[in-house]
Amino acid sequence: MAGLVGVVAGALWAMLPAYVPNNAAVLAGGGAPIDGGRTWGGRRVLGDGKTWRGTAVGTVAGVALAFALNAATPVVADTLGLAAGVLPTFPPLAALGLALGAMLGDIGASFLKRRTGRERGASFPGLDQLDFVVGALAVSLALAPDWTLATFTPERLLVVLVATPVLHVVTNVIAYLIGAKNEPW
Ligand SMILES: CC(C)=CCC/C(C)=C/CC/C(C)=C/CC/C(C)=C/COC[C@@H](COP(=O)(O)O)OC/C=C(\C)CC/C=C(\C)CC/C=C(\C)CCC=C(C)C
Ligand SMILES: Nc1ccn([C@@H]2O[C@H](COP(=O)(O)OP(=O)(O)OP(=O)(O)O)[C@@H](O)[C@H]2O)c(=O)n1
Ligand SMILES: [Mg+2]
Repeated sequence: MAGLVGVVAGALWAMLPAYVPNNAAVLAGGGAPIDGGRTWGGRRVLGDGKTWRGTAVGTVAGVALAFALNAATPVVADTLGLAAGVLPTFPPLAALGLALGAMLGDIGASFLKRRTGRERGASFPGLDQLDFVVGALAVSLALAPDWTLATFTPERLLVVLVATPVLHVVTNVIAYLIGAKNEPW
């Protein structure tokens, strides 16, 4: 049981710098779209929902959170009764990879949504819930391969793949209820 708690805590802790960029982008988004209004095949390349400001603020928020988590690790581990090493710490390149990768995964999903005829804000079940996970892990793997392979063990990856869609649904409903998003997904 203690082992399961450690795996779940370690997996969610490792993903926090990839989770928070999306929340920050929603709160800070707006302004110039990344695609500059350009179209491809009669549809926007990305759409107005992917902006420079949202992407930049989201990335900075994720990196800043990773550094804050590094400082907080001993206190949180002690409070939760977790052994040293259960909660990972983030080297700078891993922090950047998770945060920037989460944003790029979300942007890649918008590109795919436009290519498949979905307007801005339309849902794409499955892709919406995991786009930023795939992006975060891919860019983290590219920038900090040893850390990524050591941190995202098969057990933690399983927790991430199961827990993230649940967290995504819950946070998006919260965002809709507080008026931060126009759609609850
Ligand atoms: C415990 C459960 C089941 C749920 C708790 C989730 C919760 C209360 C989160 C609050 C997050 C928050 C700051 C919401 C504010 C509203 C807002 C602006 C939401 C915008 O969300 C956008 C959405 C992305 O949308 P998109 O894909 O359409 O672009 O965000 C996706 C975010 C996530 C999938 C992750 C969100 C979860 C967290 C930030 C926190 C999760 C924390 C833990 C599970 C605790 C970890 C702690 C330890 C010790 C391991
Ligand atoms: N890189 C990003 C990601 C998000 N946002 C902001 O966060 C909101 C919600 O994000 P998301 O749900 O990912 O975008 P959608 O508007 O649903 O657009 P899409 O259909 O392309 O996903 C966006 O409308 C936008 O205001 C942003 O500015 N820049
Ligand atoms: Mg969306």
